[in-house]
Amino acid sequence: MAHLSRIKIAARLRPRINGEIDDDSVKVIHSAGSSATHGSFVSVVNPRDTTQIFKFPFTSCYDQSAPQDHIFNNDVKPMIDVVFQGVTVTIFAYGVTSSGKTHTMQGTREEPGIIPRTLQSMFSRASLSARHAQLSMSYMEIYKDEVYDLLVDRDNAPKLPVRENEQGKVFVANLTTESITDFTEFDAIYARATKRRSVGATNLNRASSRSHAILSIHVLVPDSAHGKTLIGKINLVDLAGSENNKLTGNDPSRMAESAAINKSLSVLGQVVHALNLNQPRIPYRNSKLTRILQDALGGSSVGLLVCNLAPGVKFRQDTLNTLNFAVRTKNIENKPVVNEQDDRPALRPYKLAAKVAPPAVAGPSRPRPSMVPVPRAPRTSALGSLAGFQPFIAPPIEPKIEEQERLGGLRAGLTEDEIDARIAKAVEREVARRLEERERQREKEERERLSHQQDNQRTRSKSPKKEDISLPSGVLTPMLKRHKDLDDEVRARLETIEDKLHVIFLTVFNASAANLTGIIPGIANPASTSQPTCVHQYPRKNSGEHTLLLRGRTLKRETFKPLSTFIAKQRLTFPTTSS
Ligand SMILES: Nc1ncnc2c1ncn2[C@@H]1O[C@H](COP(=O)(O)OP(=O)(O)OP(=O)(O)O)[C@@H](O)[C@H]1O
Repeated sequence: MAHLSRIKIAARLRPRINGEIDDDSVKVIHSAGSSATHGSFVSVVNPRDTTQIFKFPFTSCYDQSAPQDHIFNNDVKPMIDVVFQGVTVTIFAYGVTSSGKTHTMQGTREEPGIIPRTLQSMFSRASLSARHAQLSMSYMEIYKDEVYDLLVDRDNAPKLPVRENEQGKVFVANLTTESITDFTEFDAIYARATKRRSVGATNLNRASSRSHAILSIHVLVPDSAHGKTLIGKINLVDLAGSENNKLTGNDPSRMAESAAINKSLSVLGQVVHALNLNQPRIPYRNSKLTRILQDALGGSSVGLLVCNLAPGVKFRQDTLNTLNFAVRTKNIENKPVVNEQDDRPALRPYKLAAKVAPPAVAGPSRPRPSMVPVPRAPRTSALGSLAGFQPFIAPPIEPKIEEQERLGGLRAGLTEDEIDARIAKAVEREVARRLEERERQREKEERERLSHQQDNQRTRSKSPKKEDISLPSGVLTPMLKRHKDLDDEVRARLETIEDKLHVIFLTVFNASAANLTGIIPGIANPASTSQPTCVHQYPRKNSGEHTLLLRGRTLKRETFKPLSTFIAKQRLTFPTTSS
């Protein structure tokens, strides 16, 4: 079973900038003997009661003096090991505008942030490894809920669609991926791409990011000893700042951007909330941001959320919002998996049909399949514990029959018994699948039939009232006759029953079927060649009436009009059979 991994939270309080007034409303406290990663917490003075303090303990808390390398070494570096084991890691910076997200992720030339340090570390790891890991990158931004490729010129950048593959993994279609061989190459591409990112000045931050930026570094680590390649990925996400329009002084066009930013962040909050409550429906689809980050939120990746905080009473409410979001996020549980691709050569299709219907005369030996390498589907397996990361590789999932055929058949090196067992299993599964499919189809047809029937009844009950409540006297079913005030729906139902059974109830005075046959010309359906027969007759108490149940293939209520008219006119009186 996959191990659960909670999203790790790091809080970072930035120093004062541009003559901001500092006060004690937000502080990072390291209790005696504690470090950033142990026993520290963020304290915020309660805005409603300044004698109270809210405490927010997180895995890591960094104060204003914390250098960039401190954060990287404590929280990010251990995750790079995980990426090289074939796991997806997502690190995202969250916080209000100007709280230091870009500084933390990107940093400056003098103080490089998480992104450049991660790349340097990955390249040095790749070059040290004898396994020749290959790195590549993609970089996108989400601006006003549309996705753009930052690796192509903005003029040519179309809006990219977000799709889902057969395994339910969400991806951005047509996003460029460039291979990168060293840090210098990465840095040149990244610098060019970052210039394309949508930024604009607000009162709080002259270079405010107006979009969410997601940089993904993919790594392929061949493992020839086991005939596979591990597929790792790290997503480095610099979210746009959650905005307080009173503080940012946005003009109308900025307000529209701001609304889109706030909406996607609010959906992010809703997703986190729904995950916390274990709700059956998580609103990932309500914004592109959450859709793309789906795997990092309750999915199969490992996550780190860096909460950036701005100091001072001016930002206190935003700080509390950010910290409350972090508290909810830290309860989210992911189930990390190892992504890998099987590189072992597969075989040409083994004649499955021959196995399903074995040859009449079994020969002493069967033909050995020839070895022809074909591409294999990537697979995932459950991740073991993250601490001391020992991935557990689940046994390969057996492909379906069609898949086996597509992949080129059964694997080399299997004994005949193993091949037999696999074929038997595959056939068994296929039969079960078809039975299930048939059952589903049957249920579907039944549902359609019922709904069709209900529609019919609704239509009938809505159709204008037939003049004939006044159906010719004696041709109404006993119920209809007894209850003249029957509502349309019951009437319609009775008529449906009559139609279906090819029967009609005929009420006559003082007469039975035997008396009527041959005496009343209309007993035979005048419009039909088939004679209706009387299948039952019910003498009615103390009334002299008989109700006859007539049955005939082409029986129609209208065709009895002449008969009923005849009866009505003649006021016939016959002896009843019972008398
Ligand atoms: N830890 C830090 N040390 C020194 N300066 C910092 C630190 N954090 C942030 N700053 C400075 O604060 C300012 C705002 O930071 P930054 O641009 O990173 O904020 P942001 O959260 O990314 O804002 P936005 O959401 O508007 O993009 C910048 O001038 C940055 O250099």
